[in-house]
Amino acid sequence: MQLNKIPTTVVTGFLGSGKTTLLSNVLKQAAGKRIAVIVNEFGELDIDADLLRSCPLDCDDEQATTSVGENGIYELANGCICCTVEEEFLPVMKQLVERRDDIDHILIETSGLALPKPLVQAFNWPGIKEYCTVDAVITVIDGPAVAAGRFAHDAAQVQAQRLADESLDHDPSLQELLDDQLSAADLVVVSKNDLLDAGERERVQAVISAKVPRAVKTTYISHGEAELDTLMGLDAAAEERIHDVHNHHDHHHVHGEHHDHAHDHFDSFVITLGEVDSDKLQVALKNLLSEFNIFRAKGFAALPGKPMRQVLQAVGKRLDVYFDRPWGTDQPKTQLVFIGKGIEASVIQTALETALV
Ligand SMILES: Nc1nc2c(ncn2[C@@H]2O[C@H](COP(=O)(O)OP(=O)(O)OP(=O)(O)O)[C@@H](O)[C@H]2O)c(=O)[nH]1
Repeated sequence: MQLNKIPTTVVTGFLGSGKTTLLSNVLKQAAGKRIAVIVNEFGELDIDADLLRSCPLDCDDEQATTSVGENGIYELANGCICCTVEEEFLPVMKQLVERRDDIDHILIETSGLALPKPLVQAFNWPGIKEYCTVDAVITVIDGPAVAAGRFAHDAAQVQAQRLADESLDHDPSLQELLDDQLSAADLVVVSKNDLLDAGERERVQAVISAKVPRAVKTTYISHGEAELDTLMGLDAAAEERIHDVHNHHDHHHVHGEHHDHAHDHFDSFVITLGEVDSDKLQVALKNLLSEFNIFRAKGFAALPGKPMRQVLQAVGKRLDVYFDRPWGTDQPKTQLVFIGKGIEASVIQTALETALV
């Protein structure tokens, strides 16, 4: 037992797999617990932190999780946590260690392109090891995407590209990323269960069973709804075994130096516009999703005469649109982050400008 160490849950998983949705549910359920949250985004906008922070429409402040400090959410934007462990992650962890008497649990959401291993290894560093332990690494898997063979398919594509282009020699495939995220898992969470039929669930299970030991449990969830007991208090002390976890990317890793990694081959940028017509924006966005290799797009739209902020979330070809909260004191603007391969900001900007009012 690690009675006097702060348990830390590391939530990993590919872009758009459902990590933020899960975290937001945990925070809603964990009323009264003092939880510090570290959110790492690959893109330059802190959209996840913003969504986690914003009070949902039915939010009852009295019930809200007791936050740590000002809002309890620490953002590590604009970089991948596994490559900035020393510069970004450790200073935040040291701040949390200083305030350990006020913290019951730490939750970390890694970027969708991050490898969990370097992060978990950091829990063996002096100054962290004495005070914190990794309660569990939770790997979130996008059920429909895995069922559709998206990761396997992309691996084949990358292989073909490799043959055509020497410069992509070290481009780790998405399948490798999935393998590496799964290899560190103490618990696998398959998200978007509501979108899976029985056959698809079987295909997902077959992929997982081939990659993780039988002792690692898998749970299927919809809309982030999972029992807290399933997610927290696993007491896995993952940092003690992390050296034994084999990763595709281990041979690239040089201690203290930036290593070759999936995100080196991804493009990411932010598009900012004024007020837009919601229907036109969605049409333009859907066209872009089918035309280009966009893995993830997310952000907010400002609609004329609407006090509410509209959230847009694209994962692969699927687009979710909803209102989350009034703009309040924020200046309404339309702003979306894009992550993909071979995509150009100017092309996307021009396409989205057709929605301007
Ligand atoms: N239908 C359905 N949609 C879901 C579920 N979980 C998440 N989503 C949607 O999937 C999209 C991505 O979810 P997020 O929770 O933002 O995913 P993420 O892993 O945090 O994404 P990144 O941080 O960008 O990597 C959003 O539009 C969610 O509403 C689910 O169980 N069912």
